[in-house]
Amino acid sequence: DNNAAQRAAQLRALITRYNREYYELDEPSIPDAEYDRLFRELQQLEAEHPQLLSSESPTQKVGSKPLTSFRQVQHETPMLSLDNAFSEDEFSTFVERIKDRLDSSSEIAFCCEPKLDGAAVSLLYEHGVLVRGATRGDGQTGEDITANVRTIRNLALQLEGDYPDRLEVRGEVFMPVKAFERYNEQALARGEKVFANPRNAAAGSLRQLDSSITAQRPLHFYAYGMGVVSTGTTLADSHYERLQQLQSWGLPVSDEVKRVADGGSCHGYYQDILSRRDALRYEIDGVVIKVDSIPLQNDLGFVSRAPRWAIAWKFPAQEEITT
Ligand SMILES: NC(=O)n1nc(-c2ccco2)nc1N
Repeated sequence: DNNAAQRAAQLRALITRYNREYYELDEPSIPDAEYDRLFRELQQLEAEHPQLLSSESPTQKVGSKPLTSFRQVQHETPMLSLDNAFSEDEFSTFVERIKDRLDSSSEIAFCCEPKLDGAAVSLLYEHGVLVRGATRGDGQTGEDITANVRTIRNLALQLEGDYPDRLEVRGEVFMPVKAFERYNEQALARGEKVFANPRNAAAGSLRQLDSSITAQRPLHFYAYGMGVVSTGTTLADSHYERLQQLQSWGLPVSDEVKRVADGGSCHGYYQDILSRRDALRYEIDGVVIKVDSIPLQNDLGFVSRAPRWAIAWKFPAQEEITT
């Protein structure tokens, strides 16, 4: 409505002025906490009134003054950690336990995914616009990294197709191996900090208070699930088909995701991905095997913070190549 538009225009002008002061003078005219408050007020206004969102807004521009702390985000449904299997036997036990609990003698379909070794994030889209990004944090409370997730190279800022009014996407932010090696070479040449591995590089880049630094980092994202979705949206009752729905709305999903008819076929998937591990563009530390049926997932539920319906089947640690 009109006074929201007026307030947004006023905030854009103020923040633009403070950005210029920050980059040109070294004594900004307002305290950091005041700048943070104004910046977040504008972010909130734009989230509530997407028609106010313009690519010219300082919330969209990378060159905004860094925040001094992250705001907290309460995840509406917890972001889960995964139980691990380290051997074929442990994986088979996982499958048997599921069959026992579901008291089902019939075969159970599984969705098999590479286990990306990056940083888990939650992305919130409202009316198809990316309005918030958050880290996993402790599963319940994460950090608001909205300005940073906007800089992810392959991420849609605007959804397409018949997306829900409100959609939370969960997935992994990662730095592709080649980009990681290139980044480290340049950082070394500049005498700057190098990262030990792509996972640290992704997590460290996402938790920058200055999003213009994040924007210089080659980050990618693959979706692997949904969080809250507005009611009235027709979602498939298969996890694999939900990932296809996310793709149809413009969100990136790994092309290594496969659906298999039974637990026995997961072994073949594990061996196939393990055999091609070094040829993948991104680092993985195993595969994630999920019961494909959403109703069965709901029947199985979670144990404290890990789902009973999914397991991370880890690869042996790669022997470190000492350079
Ligand atoms: N790291 C990763 O690639 N993950 N993590 C999950 C996950 C975590 C909790 C539920 O699903 N799925 C995939 N592909």
